[in-house]
Amino acid sequence: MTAPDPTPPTDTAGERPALVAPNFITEIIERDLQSGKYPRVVTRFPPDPSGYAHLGHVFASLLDFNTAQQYGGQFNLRMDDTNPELAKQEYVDAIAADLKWLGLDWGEHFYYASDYFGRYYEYAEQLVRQGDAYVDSVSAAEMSRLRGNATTPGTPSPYRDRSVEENLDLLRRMKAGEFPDGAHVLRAKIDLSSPNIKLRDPVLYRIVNKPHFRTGDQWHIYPAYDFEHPLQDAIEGVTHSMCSLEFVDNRAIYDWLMERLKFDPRPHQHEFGRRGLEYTITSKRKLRKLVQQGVVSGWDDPRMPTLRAQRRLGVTPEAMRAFAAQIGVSRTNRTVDLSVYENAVRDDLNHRAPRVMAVLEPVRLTLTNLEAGQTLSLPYWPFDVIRDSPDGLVALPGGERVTPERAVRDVPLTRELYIERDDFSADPPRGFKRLTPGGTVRLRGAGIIRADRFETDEQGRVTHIEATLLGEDAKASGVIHWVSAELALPAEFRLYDRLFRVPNPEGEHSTDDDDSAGTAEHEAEPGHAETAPVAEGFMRYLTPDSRRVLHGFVEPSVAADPADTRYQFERQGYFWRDPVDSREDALVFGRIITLKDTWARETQKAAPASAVPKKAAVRMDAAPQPEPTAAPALSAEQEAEYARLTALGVAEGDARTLARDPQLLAFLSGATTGTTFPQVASWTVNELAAPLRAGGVKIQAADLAPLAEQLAAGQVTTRVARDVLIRAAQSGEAPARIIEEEGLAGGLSPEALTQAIQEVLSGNADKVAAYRAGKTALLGFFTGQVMRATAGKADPATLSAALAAALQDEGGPTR
Ligand SMILES: NC(=O)CC[C@H](N)C(=O)O
Repeated sequence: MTAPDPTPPTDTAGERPALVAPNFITEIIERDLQSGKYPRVVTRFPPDPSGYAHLGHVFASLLDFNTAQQYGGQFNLRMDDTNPELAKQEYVDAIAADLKWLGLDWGEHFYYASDYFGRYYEYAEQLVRQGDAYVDSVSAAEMSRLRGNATTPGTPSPYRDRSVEENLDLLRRMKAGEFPDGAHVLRAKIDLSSPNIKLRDPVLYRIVNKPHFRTGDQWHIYPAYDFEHPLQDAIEGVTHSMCSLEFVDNRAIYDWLMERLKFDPRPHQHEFGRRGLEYTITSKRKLRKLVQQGVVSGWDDPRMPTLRAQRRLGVTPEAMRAFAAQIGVSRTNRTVDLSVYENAVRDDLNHRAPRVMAVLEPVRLTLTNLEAGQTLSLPYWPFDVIRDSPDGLVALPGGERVTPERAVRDVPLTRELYIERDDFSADPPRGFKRLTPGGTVRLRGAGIIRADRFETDEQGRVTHIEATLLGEDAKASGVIHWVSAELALPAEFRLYDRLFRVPNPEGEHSTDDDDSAGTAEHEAEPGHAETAPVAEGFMRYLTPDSRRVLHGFVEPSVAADPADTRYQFERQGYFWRDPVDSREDALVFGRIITLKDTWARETQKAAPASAVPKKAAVRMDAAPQPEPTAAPALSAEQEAEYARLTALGVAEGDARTLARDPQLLAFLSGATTGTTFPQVASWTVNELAAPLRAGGVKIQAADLAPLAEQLAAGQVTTRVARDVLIRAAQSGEAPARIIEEEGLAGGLSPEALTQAIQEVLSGNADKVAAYRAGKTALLGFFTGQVMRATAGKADPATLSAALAAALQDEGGPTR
């Protein structure tokens, strides 16, 4: 759909997919490999080509793919196209393209269930000859009645004892197309009184007189999932067939078939817990309803949970994979907080998206004392991204990595500007930090202005502001973004919100016809398509205005950038050009994601003051970390854990994450309780969660108390503490020892800082001159240099104050 993504700056390991954290399936695999049960691992991902791949498929497909990778095995992609009424080439192509985009690689191992229709049929005749299958001719309703229920055993159909000859004859005539749909079925003869109802003579073949998109009119009978799936696993040489929990009872049929047909070696089915995502539906039938009723513009509407849509929205495959890597594999179903997904998207974009300015709801502002226009050179990247860059370089739009001082763009400052309507208030509420009549504000990168006059229309709406650009000695508490009214580019901005306003829009029984990792039977089975009506309850939970369209302006620098550049529009969020609708002469930018979790803010605002958690631990991430959203209820056991943790001072969000995660809890259980506990808990949730899941943490929680103490006492900076923590976790060395051996403690003395600053400034006299002549964008460069000279030991706030003072020394920049 778009040009390839630039390599993410943080991805130093290249394109290698993240390995799967140890889980019960990898345990089984390791046992099987050790015992020599299989020479190598073969997995498969078998989507139905009856719709588009969606977020529910991400977890399952990466589990199959990464597991095969991890054990040097083979991964097959299989189109489970047994239902002629639903399967379509269009879906095959879309699913394959989207999974390839996600990073899956199946080499030449791309299969269709329909490739093996002939072989399945041979096996069906074999079962009939063995007396293991029979043709039944009762109606569907009668069959279901005869099957009994949990308390009543099944009753044999009057046709159960047909002779092998009669069965073979009927089966061949079913195949030849002699009967109408539903006249007969082929059933396995297993056990009508089994407590597992699936074993009560499951259907193997149905008559469906419909052409298939690949085999045309060749077939009049189509295999049921329970027949086709195990056989194809065996034919493809699959060893570990992973599927979600709702197939647990189908395993008995799987095993029965393997045994009756004597496959050796044979595949085994292993079920894992499904991973639903809050605020998201993945039932294809429900998604189709949204498309059909025009609630969304199509399968690729950026609000949809399909991969198409998320690609169009601007999410990268790296973000998608990072998200999947954070979700553990277990035997039970679980719903994942939407914030896990959203934060993966934000974390990925933070280092990928250069910062530029766009005004979404413009109001005109005149700088009355600006005679001639100027061109400012403003940095693309904020200080923290530069600081955290692994190679000291940062990206230009388009991906080229350059030194921070080269990562700048020209921004015209002219007499006529646009600012955001919301950034001016004629009647400001208390604490309003933006522009007010007679008040001052800093225009990002341009200087401080004072509003002198404003005009309104008849409705009292502000239409124009007149302002004066002040000298650098002026004071302002807020910073706002702006664009040149004369030179900015007009653009449409689309602001998306969650499609659903409740965490579980499908209600209690969401798994009934959901298909996030497997497919519910009525959709997958031929002859059963679309028969069940879609319960429309979920439509009640649609967010009103989940898409808002605004018309404003973006700074002109973007015109020169590749069309697939993702930006952070300062103070507005992450955006990129809508790949479908944006034109060079009619720009359309869609918001990929907000800067912060705005929903969490709303929930917090609504909470009484006493319920707002105090920050119990220092957050190490430079980017603001949202608190988790109004998350789904915890179980009673988790509630108790949550209460215990918060009583120990753990931040609410951390406690919630911990309460739900036995692995993190197990690690933290070794920590010393006391003042350092909240910090250790925060590290566990933030820095150590991923390595813990990957089994790569070599220290105990108890080893971390001294480090937390040093951090609390200001002896190390948060950055040093984090680095030491991560290194200690990898090597098993005590954090205190690393600090001592490398002289990282004691932070940085004021003298050492001054000296470092002086060295950087005298080594870059030309840039100092340029800065003082007004090229203030160089501040980021100097900051980065001093940070590097002090090995990151300088406290950012102290550094920035000291640096500003030093640069100011000979009369600050003039403007
Ligand atoms: N066993 C499974 O994983 C289920 C495969 C089936 N084709 C589905 O998409 O639901």
